[in-house]
Amino acid sequence: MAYLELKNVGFSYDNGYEAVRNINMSFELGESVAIIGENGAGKTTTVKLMNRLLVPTKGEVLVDGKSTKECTTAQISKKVGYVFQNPDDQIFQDSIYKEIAYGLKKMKLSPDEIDKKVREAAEICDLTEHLEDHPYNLPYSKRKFITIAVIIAMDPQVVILDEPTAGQDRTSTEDLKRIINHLVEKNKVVITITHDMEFVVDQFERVIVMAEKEVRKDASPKEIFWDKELLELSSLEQPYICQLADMMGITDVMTINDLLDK
Ligand SMILES: Nc1ncnc2c1ncn2[C@@H]1O[C@H](COP(=O)(O)OP(=O)(O)OP(=O)(O)O)[C@@H](O)[C@H]1O
Repeated sequence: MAYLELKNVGFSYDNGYEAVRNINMSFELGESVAIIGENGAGKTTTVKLMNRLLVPTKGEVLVDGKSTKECTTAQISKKVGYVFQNPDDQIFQDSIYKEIAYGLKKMKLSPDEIDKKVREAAEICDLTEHLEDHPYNLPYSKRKFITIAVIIAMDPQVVILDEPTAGQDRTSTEDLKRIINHLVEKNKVVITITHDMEFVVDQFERVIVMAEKEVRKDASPKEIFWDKELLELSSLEQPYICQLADMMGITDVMTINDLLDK
């Protein structure tokens, strides 16, 4: 059974603007999925519906078999963790240790348990040596990892990352891939919104394309990035390796090795 399921979900903001409609998606434990689509397609609205920051105005979202309408946001956030696009929307403590510990304290864990979880999450996110630092002493790219550590420490079954590679260099992007692999190995669902097509190809086996408030396609990277009609209609570009192959008149290539084999 899917751990997280969106069934015919629609959502309109208070001003009446319909941001998403007729969304159907389901996610099994242990899978990592990218959600892509042009600005305003409805990606962030969709993931906020997953962790009950928003409640559907049509249809329902089921987490572990239960509708989010029947739960509180605090109950859902223990199961579905959302790392905001901008870390500065999330960070408010004066040390990284306190920032990671904050949610754990709210969960009423013992000081020893809190300490253990803070240190484990910091280790995974390569922050151990910075635990006593003020978050704003670290650059923006590193602050993103603080917010990831906050969510990892709370150990939800679903981790949602909103634009994790934005503002990151190659080394940090490799760190992100390592963290996602770690979470998947621990049987978590990792859902990542991204505009970084190279990252999608390198990291994900399943990709959901959203456009104009709806899901356009849910398939493998190869099925997505060689569907030129879909890309055109969704204002998306092929990753560089596909563009290169295309210029050479070769199709269905996803990696440099695929290209060399043709
Ligand atoms: N609080 C709000 N009130 C009204 N409309 C909103 C609100 N938040 C978002 N919207 C609108 O809903 C639509 C979908 O926004 P959303 O942030 O879900 O898109 P997105 O695909 O994540 O875009 P991006 O890639 O730019 O982050 C946009 O047109 C946006 O302006």
